[in-house]
Amino acid sequence: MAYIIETKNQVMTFSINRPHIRNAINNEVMEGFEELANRAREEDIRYVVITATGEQAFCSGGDLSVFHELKTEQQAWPMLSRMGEALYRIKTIPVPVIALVNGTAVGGGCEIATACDYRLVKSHAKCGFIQGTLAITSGWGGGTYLFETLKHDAALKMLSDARAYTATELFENGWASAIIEEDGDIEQFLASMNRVLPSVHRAYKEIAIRKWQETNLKQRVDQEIRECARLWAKEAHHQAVDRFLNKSKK
Ligand SMILES: CC[C@@H](C(=O)O)C(=O)SCCNC(=O)CCNC(=O)[C@H](O)C(C)(C)COP(=O)(O)OP(=O)(O)OC[C@H]1O[C@@H](n2cnc3c(N)ncnc32)[C@H](O)[C@@H]1OP(=O)(O)O
Repeated sequence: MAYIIETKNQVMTFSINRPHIRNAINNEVMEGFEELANRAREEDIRYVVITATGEQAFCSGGDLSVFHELKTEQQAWPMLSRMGEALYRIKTIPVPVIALVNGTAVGGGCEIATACDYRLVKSHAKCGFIQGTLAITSGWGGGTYLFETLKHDAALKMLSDARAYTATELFENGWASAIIEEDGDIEQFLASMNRVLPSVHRAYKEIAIRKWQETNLKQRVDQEIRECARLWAKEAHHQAVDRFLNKSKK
């Protein structure tokens, strides 16, 4: 299975389970995110945690070996907007959503973590919006979410730098909520959250969701996805992906 969903003590944990390919997202994982978005609304839970199997990677973005087949804007848009829709539904889950960033998060992987309310980042993890090196922008809504999350200049810099930041840099620019060393640190984080009732957490999350609705977050995400699909079709993007896939084969 490319993903695992487990619920324990009212914490629903979603793990991307493709460590051999650095937890890249294929259609099955997207299906998993859609399932998560539904179940988190239907079941009686307090928190959602998104993480991945292994120590090396949280997520390396879209599975380029699969999505490289998409050549035109018309072909890229359905994939980008499907994941964009799933991530928006995850962002608006009515309980706190926590990314446990267990390792490298790049490209779409960084977008997934940015859609969450909190990011607990392992000290060895490096994370970045590297899409610029592929001649595209973020395409799942993560750029829009980053401007909601960081100060304007820090967000613009992180997107334009197109490189992986260290955990320390991520804490300094405000992306990482905390740097953690051990898996057990998440328990401590949740224990501190448990000091207030679930109804209080839900009420605060509703305030954030109302703000996102009133500021047309979804429409802004759709515009980001449109622009990414347009750039996706350019030769510079296809050449950059070819370079990555051919380097991997050597
Ligand atoms: C499509 C949506 C779009 C968006 O909207 O944001 C994106 O996500 S674009 C960004 C796509 N992602 C990338 O460009 C990242 C590609 N991966 C890497 O840069 C590196 O793999 C890594 C994540 C920094 C990890 O490096 P390292 O630990 O040195 O591992 P390897 O590079 O040797 O990878 C191991 C293995 O996994 C394959 N791999 C890794 N990432 C992907 C991926 N995104 N898609 C497909 N395959 C991937 C890599 O090819 C290696 O395979 P083998 O050589 O066969 O072992």
